[in-house]
Amino acid sequence: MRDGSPDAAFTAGMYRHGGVVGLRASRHDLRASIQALTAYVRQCDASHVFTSVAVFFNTASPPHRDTQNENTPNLVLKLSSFSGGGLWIEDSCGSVERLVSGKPTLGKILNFQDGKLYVQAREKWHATEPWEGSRVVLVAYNLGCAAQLSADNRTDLCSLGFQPPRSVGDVASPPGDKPTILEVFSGTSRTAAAARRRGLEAHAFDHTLQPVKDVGTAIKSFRDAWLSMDQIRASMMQSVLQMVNERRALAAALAGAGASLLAIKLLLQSRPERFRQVPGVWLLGVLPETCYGKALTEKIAEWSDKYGEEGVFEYNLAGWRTVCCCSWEHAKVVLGLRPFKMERFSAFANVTSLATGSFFSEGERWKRERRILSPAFNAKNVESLIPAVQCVAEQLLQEIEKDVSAGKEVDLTELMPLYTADVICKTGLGHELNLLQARSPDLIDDMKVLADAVQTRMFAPFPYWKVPGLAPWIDDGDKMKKKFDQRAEETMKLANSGGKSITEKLRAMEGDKFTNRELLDNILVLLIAGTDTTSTALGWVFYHLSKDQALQKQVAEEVRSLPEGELSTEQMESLHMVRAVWLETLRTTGPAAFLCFENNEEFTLAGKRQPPGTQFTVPMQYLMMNDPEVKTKLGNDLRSYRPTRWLGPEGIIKHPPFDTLPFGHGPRICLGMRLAEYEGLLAIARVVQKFDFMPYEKPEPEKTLTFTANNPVEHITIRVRPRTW
Ligand code: HEM
Repeated sequence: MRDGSPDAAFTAGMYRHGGVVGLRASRHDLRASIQALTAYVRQCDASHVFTSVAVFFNTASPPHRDTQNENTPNLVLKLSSFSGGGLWIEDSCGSVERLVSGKPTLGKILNFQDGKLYVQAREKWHATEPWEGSRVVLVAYNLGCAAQLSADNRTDLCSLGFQPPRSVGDVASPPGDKPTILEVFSGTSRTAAAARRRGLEAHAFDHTLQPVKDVGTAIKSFRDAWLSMDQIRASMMQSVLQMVNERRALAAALAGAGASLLAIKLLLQSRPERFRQVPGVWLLGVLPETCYGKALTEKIAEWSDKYGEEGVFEYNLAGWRTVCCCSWEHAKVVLGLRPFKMERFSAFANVTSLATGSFFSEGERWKRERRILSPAFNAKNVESLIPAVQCVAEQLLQEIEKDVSAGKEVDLTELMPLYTADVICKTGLGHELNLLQARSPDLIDDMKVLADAVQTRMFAPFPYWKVPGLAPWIDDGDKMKKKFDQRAEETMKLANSGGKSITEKLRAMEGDKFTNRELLDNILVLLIAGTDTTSTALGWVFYHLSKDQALQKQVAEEVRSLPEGELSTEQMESLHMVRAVWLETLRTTGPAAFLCFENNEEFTLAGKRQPPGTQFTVPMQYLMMNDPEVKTKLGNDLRSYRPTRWLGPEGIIKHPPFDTLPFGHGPRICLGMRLAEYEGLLAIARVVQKFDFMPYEKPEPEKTLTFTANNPVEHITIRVRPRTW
């Protein structure tokens, strides 16, 4: 298949012509290429069952069904960059009509999410949607009758990397109860020997280290490979392979240290009572299926659907056994142990040199910080911050006005973080940085660098930042932390809020109060916790309002006669439609889709003993969109975006604790919740009062996970015009 050809395809693996089955001849000449394709499929979905792959270049398939297939879904993976190009699939509840054999048929559009989509190709009519750009896709599918292959062909199919149904091939079994130990660069292989003495399966590998030829290049290549958390999966494999192939002594030592630590960790883990497990690959578990970023929110939802019928299941993420409570029944047990018996995920301890302060603290230290900070966020004090927030909201309106006058689409993904960062600087530090006016993304970009460094250190296989001089090669965290401290000190000196800002109040406190260092650390936490979160939520609010014009009209009617000037919190509370939209957006695309914890005492969950040091995930978004208890309060259609579910005859029905679950639960619930709600509701009310968002006709933006969840991969940009009544 040549690049540029208008319509071409390449197929490999099993074929079936009527009752005749066999393997395609391409396996003889193109073995390595086929293995690369199948490896990519397994990397994207380790549990996908497939006997064949096809690569399509600019192929528009008319409506058809793949009747030769088994009853398992086809996985379609994007191999090139193009827009549109999803699949139409028949669905009697859908709203998109296509002609199937000349007959109008209802269906819906399946778009690529994180570069992939699944389709039930045997039962449902489906067809390619139009696209822009070069559309190259890889389809991994499962043909029926795979059991009819000869024994040799079955073995060959598996050795090419296909994953036929279980009974057909000798596919690697999913990890069982016993951990398997891999000791890489093992020297005298003591770890493996100790593991075997404990009755575990263990393998040791070693190779001779060559003298260091170019240490600088070695570190740099390691650093480059590490930098993007989005590519952690690829980076880990590449780094290890590169190290082994090129025999770079330092890099090899780093990988060896990491792998040995992982092995020791597995060895020392006490034996828990297990829940149903997500199948994963040897040692790394589900890591190849996801990267700690992009796909994790969706993966958790997918696994919850597939393995969570008991309301709890578990997965191994690179050596961390993680128990996911996908039902409120079990999630509330875990949340009920907070804050002292259930702490944040212990990997947070890796980042204390970059980020400390209330969000990252535990135990007595957290208790003291929360006690000092809490009064600054009580109802009275948030009321006193209203003039500052109003002032920033005015600036937001002016910036939108500028774009509208210039005939440009409004880029909400650009503007909203500038709005929320300006709010935190003005309310927190008492001085505005005017980021909105300057359209300056510097602070936001710096925060991303810091958040990246935090994530890199959290999941690093060994504490590289403790090795003198090594950290700056791998991340820019320390540099950024210094820059933030300097910026905060300078801004605080310029404070002109007349004592109303959070830092001025904290400084004026009597009795036990923060030292200057603690103050700086906690200000940084407010910036990190308060910027991306509220801005992500606001971006989705305006997306929904422009998607659903009738909803926007209802909101507009509600805010139409709002007076000029400051709006009190009671005035905001009376805006029921605005609040319903805010609650519904946080429920479906909130910035905190899940939280990770770790217990420090043994306890029993769903009748099973959980030893200390177990990781737990509470997927708030999944619970809010699926849980039976949530359904009894918010309706059965939890997967739809329907703000009116929050409305009753008297106004908003809160349905505690679900109205605040996107902010966490219990004593550690988000400290900035009141401020976030005020600035969020105010932005919605004022912007809709003044501007009309035109219908959004592009595909729904894909979502990723940075420090927060549901961040749109591509900016949400919308055409806006002044509102006329
Ligand atoms: C829509 C906006 C926001 C959402 C959805 C959100 C959500 C959350 C969540 C889920 C937590 C973790 C709770 C837990 O561990 O149980 C949290 C903690 C926190 N948030 Fe927010 N947040 C938002 C905005 C803000 C803002 C504007 C600020 C600051 C002004 C802020 C400051 C904090 C702090 C300091 C913590 C740590 C609390 C502690 O551990 O004691 N957040 N937030």
